[in-house]
Amino acid sequence: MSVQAVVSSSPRVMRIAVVGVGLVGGEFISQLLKFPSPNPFRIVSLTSSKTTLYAPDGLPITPNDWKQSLSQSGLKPDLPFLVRELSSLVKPGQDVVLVDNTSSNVVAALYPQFLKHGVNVITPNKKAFSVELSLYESILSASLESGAKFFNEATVGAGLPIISTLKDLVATGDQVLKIEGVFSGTMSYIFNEFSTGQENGPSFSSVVKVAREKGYTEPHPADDLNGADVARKLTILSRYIPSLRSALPGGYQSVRTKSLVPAELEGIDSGDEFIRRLPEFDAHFDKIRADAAKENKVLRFAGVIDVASGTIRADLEKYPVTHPFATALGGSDNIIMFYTARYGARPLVVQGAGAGAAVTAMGVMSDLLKLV
Ligand SMILES: NC(=O)C1=CN([C@@H]2O[C@H](COP(=O)(O)OP(=O)(O)OC[C@H]3O[C@@H](n4cnc5c(N)ncnc54)[C@H](OP(=O)(O)O)[C@@H]3O)[C@@H](O)[C@H]2O)C=CC1
Ligand SMILES: N[C@@H](CC=O)C(=O)O
Ligand code: NA
Repeated sequence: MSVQAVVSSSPRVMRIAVVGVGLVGGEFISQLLKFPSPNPFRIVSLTSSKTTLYAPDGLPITPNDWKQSLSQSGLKPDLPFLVRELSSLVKPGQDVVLVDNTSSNVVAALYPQFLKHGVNVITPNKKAFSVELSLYESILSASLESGAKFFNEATVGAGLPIISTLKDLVATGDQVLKIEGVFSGTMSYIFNEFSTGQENGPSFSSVVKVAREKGYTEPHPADDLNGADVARKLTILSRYIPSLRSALPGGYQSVRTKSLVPAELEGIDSGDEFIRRLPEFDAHFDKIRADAAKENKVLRFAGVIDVASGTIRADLEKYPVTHPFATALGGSDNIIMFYTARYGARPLVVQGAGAGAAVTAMGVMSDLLKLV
């Protein structure tokens, strides 16, 4: 059945408020406005960190003019107003969705309020699901209370079906033994380019700069290089595994990770300044690349959740040049291997681009279609 067929059999209109209109948000808005006719989606609000627009029956915007309309709105963002207004739109037969395309803790902390009032939440923002367990539990209970749904597929592996696969494995009674792989599109791109088994190659700082230009990094690239982004993803996944659900009550900061951020650059708030100073440390990365190459190995940043031992960790590892992490990955590829009782020694593997605006927005869009 085509997407169009699903939509034509379902004439319900869905009202959508989009908070965060950057790389992912902008691409998502574009995919939404270009959705095949009859388009069931009405964008009722757009919000950046500086301005907002709101019209309960849908904003009169097109793919060509929404940016200008938003920048000229003259209205300041007001999240409590958005909670109240969206809640008032929820009625039987009228679905309302908050799509959070920010990386903001402030927006994430409001999910329980939206959900409690019946507003569905869809997001690629990892924050709510990777900090203290108490916020995650409030999200679950608010969703149960009102019946509003939340989906977060794009928080791990962007558009790749990672969370849905894990949920299906658990829900059908399989026993997850281990999840292992390369979970960061940025780290994957960096090391696929930087470490190919040769002693020499492009400088570390130059590949980090390109990863940022391609839209793979977090708003601040240090959040990728310090291992926090991978730690957040491992936290999110571990909470779907029953025996590990409460393993990280304080969140991602308890995950053992390797930081690649030079001590001298820690605490630099500006991403631009961070990128400008990174070349000062290229010699250090040249040496670890050359050391690996002398052993006929490449560098890859990998993570693991080992259920039996309760180990959840990520590190920069060396792999033989013949290993699949060396031969099968390219670009921003993630590779995630699910070892389970049913799949035995040969894991269920999901692989593909794990970062970038188009694939991430597709993950958000696919969550929206789950609601339709
Ligand atoms: N890029 C990728 O490949 C992937 C990204 N993600 C996640 O998607 C999210 C967005 O990433 P990306 O688009 O790259 O980031 P950007 O920095 O490009 O966009 C972030 C947007 O959020 C807005 N924003 C920040 N804080 C607030 C706030 N308090 N209220 C309203 N708006 C706010 C910013 O506003 P302004 O424009 O005014 O600055 C900006 O529009 C992040 O959570 C990221 O982790 C997930 C998977 C992959
Ligand atoms: N910065 C992240 C984006 C997706 O989550 C990554 O590089 O994987
Ligand atoms: Na995903």
